[in-house]
Amino acid sequence: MSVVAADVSKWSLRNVSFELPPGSVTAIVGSNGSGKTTLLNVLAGHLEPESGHTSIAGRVAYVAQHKPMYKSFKVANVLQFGRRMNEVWDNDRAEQWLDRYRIPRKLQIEDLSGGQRTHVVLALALGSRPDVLLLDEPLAELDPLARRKVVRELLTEVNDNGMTLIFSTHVVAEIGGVADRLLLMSNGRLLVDGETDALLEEHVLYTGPHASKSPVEGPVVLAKHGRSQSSYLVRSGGTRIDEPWTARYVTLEELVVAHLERGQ
Ligand SMILES: Nc1ncnc2c1ncn2[C@@H]1O[C@H](COP(=O)(O)OP(=O)(O)OP(=O)(O)O)[C@@H](O)[C@H]1O
Repeated sequence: MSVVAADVSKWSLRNVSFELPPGSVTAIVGSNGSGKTTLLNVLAGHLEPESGHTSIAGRVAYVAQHKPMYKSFKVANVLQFGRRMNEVWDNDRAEQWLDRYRIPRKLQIEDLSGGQRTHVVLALALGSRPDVLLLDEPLAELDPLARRKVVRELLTEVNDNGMTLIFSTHVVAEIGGVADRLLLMSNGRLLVDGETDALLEEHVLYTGPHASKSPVEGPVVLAKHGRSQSSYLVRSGGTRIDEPWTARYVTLEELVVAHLERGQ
């Protein structure tokens, strides 16, 4: 069963097609201009796809990259706005989020720091009790401690309320232990779509003597050759190999970089 399904083209998005299960946490990763924001805007219904369709079951909340809010509003006004604009509104949930990060209600949005503004939009989004929460680079303006705390709190929302979370980032370190699914994009194309753990088990790096051919069967993601050594990153799933070749699993960062290098 999927809660989010998409098969869309728009500007530079080319036939991006995937389905996500309810309660999943998906990271959309890709280089600058790869289409992450466009995809989130299409999913949120802010942009019409040129072709294809999307479907999302339930209520959607979207926190856009630049966190648009009325600058002259006080924080308290933002919550009132949320109450008026949303059919379903959980004020306690929004207030709790603001309390947690000690956001003064009397300050105007323009007087808040970038990180404080992030907390206000997250409170607004969570107050609407979304089934699906879309976040475009949500952690960009937060300090490292706040990042960890926000990620932990968002995962609690996922676990406790069955919310489905989709967030974009180009910082791969933000995904480890957080995202159970990965959508990797380059130049508007979806290069990789899968469960993070399964992807890590499938990708094996073989290193050995200079060789013009991979030592194992399976699709080669990236081959590199030095003067006397070759390495092949293969989506094969096995680490058995004859000497002098060695095999090891790769990190998520290595996996992402290899696919991006290949997709250039
Ligand atoms: N209104 C538009 N008309 C035409 N092309 C657009 C429009 N908006 C964005 N694009 C193009 O779509 C591509 C993807 O942009 P998008 O903002 O989705 O990338 P991104 O992956 O979010 O990048 P970043 O990581 O830099 O935020 C870019 O090449 C961009 O120039």
